[in-house]
Amino acid sequence: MIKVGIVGGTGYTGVELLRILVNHPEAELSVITSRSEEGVRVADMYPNLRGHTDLRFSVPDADKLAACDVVFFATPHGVAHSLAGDILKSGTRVIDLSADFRIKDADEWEKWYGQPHGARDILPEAVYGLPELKRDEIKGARLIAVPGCYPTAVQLGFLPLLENNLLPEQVLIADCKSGVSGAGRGASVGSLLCEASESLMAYAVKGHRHLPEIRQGLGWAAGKDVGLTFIPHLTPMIRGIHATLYAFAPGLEADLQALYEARYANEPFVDVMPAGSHPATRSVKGSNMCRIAVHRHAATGQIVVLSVIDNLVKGASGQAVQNMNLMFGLDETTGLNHVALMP
Ligand SMILES: NC(=O)C1=CN([C@@H]2O[C@H](COP(=O)(O)OP(=O)(O)OC[C@H]3O[C@@H](n4cnc5c(N)ncnc54)[C@H](OP(=O)(O)O)[C@@H]3O)[C@@H](O)[C@H]2O)C=CC1
Ligand SMILES: CC(=O)N[C@@H](CCC(=O)OP(=O)(O)O)C(=O)O
Repeated sequence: MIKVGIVGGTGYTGVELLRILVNHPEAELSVITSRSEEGVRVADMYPNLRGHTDLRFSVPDADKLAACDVVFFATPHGVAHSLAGDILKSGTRVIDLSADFRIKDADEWEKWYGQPHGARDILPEAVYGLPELKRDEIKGARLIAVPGCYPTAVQLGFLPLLENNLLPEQVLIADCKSGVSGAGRGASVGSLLCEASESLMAYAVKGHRHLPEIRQGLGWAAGKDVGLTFIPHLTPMIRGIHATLYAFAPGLEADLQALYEARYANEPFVDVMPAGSHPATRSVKGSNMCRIAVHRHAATGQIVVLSVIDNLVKGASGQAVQNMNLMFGLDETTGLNHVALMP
């Protein structure tokens, strides 16, 4: 059994990790940390876990974490910077759900995250945990940077076009909508029912911290720099990301449906839907699936790709477990075969 520690067990991605891991046949939950809920039984705080775990929250303790086989960080940015190095020294592997190790250029990271990069020494060995792009590297990794939620939906949507060099020079567009759980469990005015429901708004139009992460991944796929306008919106739903992606390729004759189906034919967590489909976020709610549909706009010929994920599953905790499975030589889908909740 894989002994698992989770730092940040009370947050939304932390409890989602718990929901997935209590039914994972190869994982044994060993440590779950929270500074604010120390001593509280996990199942008292999250009754959906009653009967699944007897663990109590404990404060982060480097020795206890180092005794695990793998430690997940489901914490705000900067926490993994301060703890991951020591945990790795003990031979324990680290899977970080925050953005601490996602951007390879530490100066760029500091610019977007507004704080010093606290772990430049181990950054080079971090592997970007998007299995559809980095599967072989993930298998041998000790330190994984789990992609962000918006970056997962956008990269999976654009990859087939960029990998095949089908797009001429242009600025791509990613128009994205997120559920409110994307902002985490911490209290904030923007997440209040009266602020977030019955309304829809864009934010961070000038530049969102996921922009450099997405451009980095698209650049790897294309083999060159990729221009991107990325606009996130907050929508009145709890879970889900809906990405509408735009690209122009005048004169391109390729059968895009066939291209996408071939690219993702062997991917267990990417579903290319039949031509003409409009995937809904609820078709992936609670599941680790990304559903994609590729269209050509009738009047303009513009390529429009629709990509939906659950931000807490394929956008965070499910993808983190997918990485764990690969790192420990398990079938990639182990413990991740949840069917989405409908309606
Ligand atoms: N929500 C989402 O959809 C996604 C989130 N992420 C990323 O995952 C990470 C967690 O997100 P989310 O679950 O939403 O966050 P939450 O704000 O919901 O939870 C944060 C957790 O971290 C713990 N924590 C906070 N500060 C520290 C600290 N200094 N040391 C140790 N533990 C700490 C908190 O517990 P306590 O304070 O009691 O210790 C809490 O359990 C973030 O980096 C986020 O950006 C990634 C993809 C999607
Ligand atoms: C709705 C909302 O606020 N979303 C968050 C992003 C979601 C997230 O958790 O970002 P990471 O994947 O980088 O951790 C935001 O815009 O900052």
